Amino acid sequence: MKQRIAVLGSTGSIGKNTLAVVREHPEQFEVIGLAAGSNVQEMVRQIREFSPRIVSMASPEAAEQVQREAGPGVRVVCGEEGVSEVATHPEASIVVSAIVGSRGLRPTLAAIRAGKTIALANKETLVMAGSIVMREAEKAGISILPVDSEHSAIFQCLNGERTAEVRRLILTASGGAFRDLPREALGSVTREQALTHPNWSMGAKVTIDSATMMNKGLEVIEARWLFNMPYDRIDVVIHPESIIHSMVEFRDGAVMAQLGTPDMRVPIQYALSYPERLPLTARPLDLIALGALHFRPADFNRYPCLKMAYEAGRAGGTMPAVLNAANEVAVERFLAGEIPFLAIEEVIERVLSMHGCISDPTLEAIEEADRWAREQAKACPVNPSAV
Ligand SMILES: NC(=O)C1=CN([C@@H]2O[C@H](COP(=O)(O)OP(=O)(O)OC[C@H]3O[C@@H](n4cnc5c(N)ncnc54)[C@H](OP(=O)(O)O)[C@@H]3O)[C@@H](O)[C@H]2O)C=CC1
Ligand SMILES: CC(=O)[C@@H](O)[C@H](O)COP(=O)(O)O
Ligand SMILES: [Mn+2]
Repeated sequence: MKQRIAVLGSTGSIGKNTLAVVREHPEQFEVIGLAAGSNVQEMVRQIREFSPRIVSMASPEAAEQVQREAGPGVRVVCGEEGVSEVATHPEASIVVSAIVGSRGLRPTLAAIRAGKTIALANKETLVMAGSIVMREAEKAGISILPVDSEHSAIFQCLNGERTAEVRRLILTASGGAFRDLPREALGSVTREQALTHPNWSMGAKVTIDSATMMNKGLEVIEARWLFNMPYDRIDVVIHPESIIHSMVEFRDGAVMAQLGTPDMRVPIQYALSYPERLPLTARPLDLIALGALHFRPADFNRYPCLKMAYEAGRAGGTMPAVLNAANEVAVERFLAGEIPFLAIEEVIERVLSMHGCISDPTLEAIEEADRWAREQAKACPVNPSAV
């Protein structure tokens, strides 16, 4: 039987890669629903190619335009409720959660509660509310299959092994756009430079997160929840080539690694077809051409965002949601040209320092902390020449 898919964030980088996987295996996959923000033209194109039953756009205006251009054959809804309607559509069996940022949390939870398998790209969901999300997933008896390349790699390395036998998880980090620059050079880097990832083509927000190393910090928290692993058994190593996507060290010293050319279709397809593997027209890994793989430490002094993420993760409660919200706003402010690159970490640090952490929060308390952190981060003054 075909895997029936709903894609949340279908017009983005992960969304398009997901549809590329579907295109390659029309006999295996069928698109039931699509949700996106404001990219009307891309959505209309996707409707024509994949004939979903239901589509959601962020605003009523965008939804009306899509309905007008796509015709009456598809039901077009909008807003937060619209995304959740796509995520819980009775005909969908798996939901690809790939909206960027905290907006991904509610529809992912709705899909979990509706009993859907989750192919999770939206790491913010677990950063904000890992405890609640994993509890709900257990209650609903559904699987959360990682799409994030590092977590997919770890999932593949674990391959049924017991967590008790794992000594540590080793997440690899490319080092991002500025991996070869000293910290002193970061004061004057531009938006365009920060948006140039050395190995991956991704959306703007995650690309900036890679440059600050916050992406790896968010991924550490994501790994803590996905694999039920304490923070002192999750390490990060810089691996500039992004060929080893992550590793697992077992208690006997054996290390399993998953390798491949950087291509997000691989982890996406693995999640969609799990536990089967399907063929894929991905560029094969040529180890001889590569010649060597390199590793270096992820220094907390060079990458304060990584340090803050470990600290927020260890503090728990509402702290990771505050870290995430402050980061989202700081990245938006940087992308808008309002603050310099190094002010991203400054904003996050200030907002974290002002937060009175609530332990074991409800979903509503997490969302309130998210709102509070956004307000603080928007209003936070920055030192324009901070290094
Ligand atoms: N890109 C990658 O390779 C990887 C990404 N991830 C994670 O996956 C997630 C998506 O990343 P990526 O694909 O790069 O991001 P993009 O910015 O490329 O895409 C974001 C998607 O979210 C949609 N969106 C934005 N706002 C709304 C809204 N209000 N309602 C519904 N949809 C909305 C966008 O729609 P529109 O464009 O129409 O406005 C778009 O489809 C992030 O959490 C990221 O960290 C994880 C690993 C790798
Ligand atoms: C492709 C993917 O999973 C991204 O999250 C990627 O990990 C970004 O690379 P770095 O954060 O290692 O630069
Ligand atoms: Mn990743």
